[in-house]
Amino acid sequence: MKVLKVDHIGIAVKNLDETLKFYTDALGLEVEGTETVEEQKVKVAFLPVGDTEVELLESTSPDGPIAKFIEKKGEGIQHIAFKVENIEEAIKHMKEKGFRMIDEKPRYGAGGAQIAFMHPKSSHGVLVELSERK
Ligand SMILES: C[C@@H](C(=O)O)C(=O)SCCNC(=O)CCNC(=O)[C@H](O)C(C)(C)COP(=O)(O)OP(=O)(O)OC[C@H]1O[C@@H](n2cnc3c(N)ncnc32)[C@H](O)[C@@H]1OP(=O)(O)O
Ligand SMILES: [Co+2]
Repeated sequence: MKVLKVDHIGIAVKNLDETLKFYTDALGLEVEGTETVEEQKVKVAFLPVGDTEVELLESTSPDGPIAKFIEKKGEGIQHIAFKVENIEEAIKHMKEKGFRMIDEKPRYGAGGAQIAFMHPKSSHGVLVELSERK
């Protein structure tokens, strides 16, 4: 399996519009697109930075993973996403090596990516998203 780049850094925020003031007005980044991903109970905004992106995530439900993360840890970096060449192969590779996948099958990711999360207990405290995007 091959990691091609850091696809994006996922940041949990309470309020997307409030947060954008910092990322656009102060940092000068631009919003490439926004999308609601029902399956993950999130509304996301993508802001490209060079060859990678910042993904801002606001929860659409109090029982979603982003709402739970903010409740326990507060706003901040929630995951890092690595772009892989082949998601099925990457999942198989991780399982064979004994690493714990949250998703054993690819799920829908923003922009039509195919994604799979690894358990942070298995990846030394970091929630890792594997992502294949054409
Ligand atoms: C739209 C899409 C895209 O890019 O296309 C996205 O990114 S969606 C992004 C949002 N979606 C997701 O995050 C989906 C995958 N996430 C999940 O399934 C969940 O959030 C888990 C990661 C399994 C955590 O679930 P839950 O909060 O119920 O479990 P928990 O609180 O018992 O956590 C178990 C242990 O993991 C730790 N833990 C929880 N969330 C963590 C995180 N983000 N980073 C690092 N560690 C984390 C907790 O502190 C705890 O450790 P201790 O036991 O030491 O206290
Ligand atoms: Co993500």
